[in-house]
Amino acid sequence: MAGIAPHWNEFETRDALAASLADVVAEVLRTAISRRGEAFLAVSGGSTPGRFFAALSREELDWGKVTVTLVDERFVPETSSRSNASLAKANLLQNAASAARFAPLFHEATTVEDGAHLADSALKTLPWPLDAAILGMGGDGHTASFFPDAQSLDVLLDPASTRIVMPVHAQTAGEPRLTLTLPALVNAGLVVIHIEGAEKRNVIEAALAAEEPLPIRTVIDRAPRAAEIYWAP
Ligand SMILES: O=C(O)C(O)[C@@H](O)[C@H](O)[C@H](O)COP(=O)(O)O
Repeated sequence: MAGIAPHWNEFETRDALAASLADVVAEVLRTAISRRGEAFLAVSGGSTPGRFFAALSREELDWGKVTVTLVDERFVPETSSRSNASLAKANLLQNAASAARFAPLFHEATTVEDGAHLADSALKTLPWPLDAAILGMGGDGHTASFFPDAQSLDVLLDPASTRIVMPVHAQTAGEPRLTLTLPALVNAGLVVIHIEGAEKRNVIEAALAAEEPLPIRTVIDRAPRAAEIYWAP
């Protein structure tokens, strides 16, 4: 199915992108706080969000009323250099944003399946829907932990899923992962795809043009509002 075409936001530099995206997300959080008394944000890990995290962490707003979670996580504790929780805490939950509440996806468990159940129950108590979901994208067209070679990708991408968090096994992912499901992500008030560099631009343009959708295309197509692509060279 072809969904609503995404909206492109292009910047000359990665710093300019980070500043603009931080302003937009801060405004979404302020609006949510004034409308419902709290705000709920999901962010990505990986190497791209660093500048955005630094800019957002300095935005003045009532961070004590904000809950931050992750769009996906590696099944590793926070002591691991691969932990997205540790990345978000070290870079986003700083400065003004240190007052925010953080809701992790990783929970100690023997298997990623058990860990996903624990995260699913914990996250069910949070104020859904998300006000904003900030996604990244890999060069293979994955977003969150929707890897093209993930086992049961159709279950992770099921628009009718009643799960919030699912375990992911994919050869290309490195370790097992935890991901928010498609409906948990695309029902966010604002869905952003933050990508940088010519290569990722080529990947997303090819995904939007192709008949056979990559996971990033499925997410864009299933979003009830136009996804916002933020890109800088
Ligand atoms: O934990 C992760 O790795 C992610 O959340 C993932 O979906 C990421 O956004 C992309 O892989 C892009 O990663 P880079 O920003 O490192 O290119």
